Amino acid sequence: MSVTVPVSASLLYVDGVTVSFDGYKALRGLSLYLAPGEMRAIIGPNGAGKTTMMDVITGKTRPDTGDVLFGGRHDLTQMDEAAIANLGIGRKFQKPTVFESLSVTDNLRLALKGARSPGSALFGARNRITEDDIAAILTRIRLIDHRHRIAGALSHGQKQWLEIGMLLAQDPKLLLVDEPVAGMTDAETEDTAHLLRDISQTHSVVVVEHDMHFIRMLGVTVTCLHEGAVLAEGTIDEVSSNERVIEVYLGR
Ligand SMILES: Nc1ncnc2c1ncn2[C@@H]1O[C@H](COP(=O)(O)OP(=O)(O)OP(=O)(O)O)[C@@H](O)[C@H]1O
Repeated sequence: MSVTVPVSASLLYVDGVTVSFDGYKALRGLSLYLAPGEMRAIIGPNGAGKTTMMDVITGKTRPDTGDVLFGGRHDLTQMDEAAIANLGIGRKFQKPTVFESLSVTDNLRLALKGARSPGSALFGARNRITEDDIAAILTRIRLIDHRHRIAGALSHGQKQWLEIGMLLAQDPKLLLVDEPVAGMTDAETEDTAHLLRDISQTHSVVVVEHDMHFIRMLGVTVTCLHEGAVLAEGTIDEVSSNERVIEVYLGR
């Protein structure tokens, strides 16, 4: 289980969060503390509350009780989705939603539009998107050789990377990534683990996934949710050998 961590030491501080839908408690005192620069993997059975947790962080769902703070001072429970996105919390949903009829590069260009803010960590104070900015992201997401292709012609895995690139183009401080490797080939899954590890050098990341092989490749702290709260937290070896985790999740 988590130990209480001071707000000031957390980029994301989720403490004692409860969410009810028509009397059903989807989250029951969920606490999760993400350090600045950390990548965290979230696992857990269907209905454990993973999506609801992401919805609370992004302002889509308001908790009944509990604290959700970003950067030690922004109270996310009092902000709407747009304001939270503006703070630098970006979310990627499970299904890719790229613009299929546009080229890979034009998809990135669209995402970059309006993403420039003075003092942006990714681009400095420059306010013009350069070809170098786009090339750097294309290289990072492994699509530099596919930049002229129509996005609709990419493989499922490549579309997921493009969408991660579109998120990166907005230069969020924290990326929330929901089941990125669902439906990917083994090779794509491995590349995605490398990609997220690379991204975690410069951004904080929360990734929800069921694929334990992928989680192992990430090599980060794993939090297992169950019935709306943290069941176990630790290294992949600690969590996957936890008897309760085996009982409710891995052993099914
Ligand atoms: N809008 C809603 N109205 C009613 N019940 C909901 C709502 N959203 C989620 N729930 C319920 O809350 C519980 C937690 O759901 P949640 O989607 O957060 O779980 P999850 O861990 O993301 O599961 P999965 O792995 O299947 O995506 C489930 O029992 C779900 O049916």
